[in-house]
Amino acid sequence: MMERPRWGILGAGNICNDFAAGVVTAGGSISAVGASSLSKAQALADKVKASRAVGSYEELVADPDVDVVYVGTIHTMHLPHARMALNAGKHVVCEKPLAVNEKEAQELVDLARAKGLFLMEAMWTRFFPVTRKVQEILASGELGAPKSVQADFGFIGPMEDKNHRLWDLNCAGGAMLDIGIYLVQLATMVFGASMPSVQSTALLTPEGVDHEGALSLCWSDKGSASLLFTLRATTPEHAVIMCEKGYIRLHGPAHTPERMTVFKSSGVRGKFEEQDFDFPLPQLRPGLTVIYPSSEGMMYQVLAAEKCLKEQKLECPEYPLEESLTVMRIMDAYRRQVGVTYPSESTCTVS
Ligand SMILES: NC(=O)C1=CN([C@@H]2O[C@H](COP(=O)(O)OP(=O)(O)OC[C@H]3O[C@@H](n4cnc5c(N)ncnc54)[C@H](OP(=O)(O)O)[C@@H]3O)[C@@H](O)[C@H]2O)C=CC1
Ligand SMILES: O=C1OC[C@@H](O)[C@H](O)[C@H]1O
Repeated sequence: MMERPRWGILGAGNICNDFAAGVVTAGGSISAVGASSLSKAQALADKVKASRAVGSYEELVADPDVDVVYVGTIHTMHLPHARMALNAGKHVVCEKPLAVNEKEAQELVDLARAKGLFLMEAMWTRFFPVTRKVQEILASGELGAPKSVQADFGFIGPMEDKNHRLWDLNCAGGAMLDIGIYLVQLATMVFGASMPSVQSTALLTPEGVDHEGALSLCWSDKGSASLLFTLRATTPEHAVIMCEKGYIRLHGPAHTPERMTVFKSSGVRGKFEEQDFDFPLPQLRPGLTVIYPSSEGMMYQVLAAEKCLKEQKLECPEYPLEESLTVMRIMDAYRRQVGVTYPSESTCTVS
């Protein structure tokens, strides 16, 4: 049995910094950082006190001291980099989205299963204590069945940097794959991983990237979700899960939730008993810093992945691969409806 897996960090960009800080904060061990250049890898390795740095992804995945590779590169690189790591016999935790479309994601799932290796999409929201509390309350039935989800996620994208990955079709940029995915996974968490009906609208940049989108999802036997994601407005990032006997409000930022309020119907329409739940973010180990807001919470995901590896699981029960695939299928349907295609996709990849 693997006591603590040894991590390899593939990439040395922003989220790799934050994930590596999460490993260190969780008390884990990083054997190596591998990036497109040795100097980039070395800078991150020094910061998080990794044992070594290597100047190519191939060297990283070949490292015998690496048990599990964290893939933190841009969306279009997830398939080749995760595939490379799996083919080298490493377990993989891959940043969201698992790949650019369902076909690519399925390839990774099939490969991991064929090789008997662990694969998980790094949907870190799932591992926050607030998210776990929401699931506990929904499962208890105290609010009755969930019927509707309303959620938003929006910030002003990096307007000053026209070459940023978020605006670049070649990097599979856009609002849906970057942030809309958090809202979709909230809906599938509540209603399950069967495929809903999908109705979409979006605003596209002249280059064809979705800088705002809205989704209406309907699981005919269960409920519906109304989701807004945007790179052109600052939104509260609230989420509300409405049930038969009350509702749960996830206070913003709901993709990294620290606070929720449960409103239980008092029996009189419009009157509720309220209960707050607070789970403040963990503190980083001294000397570490993170780049994205709330990335202190990355530690929860590291611990969840390590627990799976210790228990020799091949996927994470809190975010199973079938759910990653359904989320991908919903995002594919959205892109088909609003007319967003990435150049990396052949004409038939978005089925
Ligand atoms: N969980 C979360 O909260 C967040 C998740 N993410 C996810 O993390 C991933 C990376 O995002 P982020 O860290 O912000 O991105 P960065 O641009 O900071 O880093 C991406 C890395 O990808 C590699 N890369 C390859 N080609 C390119 C290219 N054309 N442009 C830029 N980078 C390239 C580089 O690797 P190298 O270092 O080897 O040169 C680079 O460091 C995405 O999947 C994103 O969705 C992002 C932000 C927050
Ligand atoms: O995953 C993410 O969450 C936070 C956002 O700021 C970032 O753009 C995105 O990639």
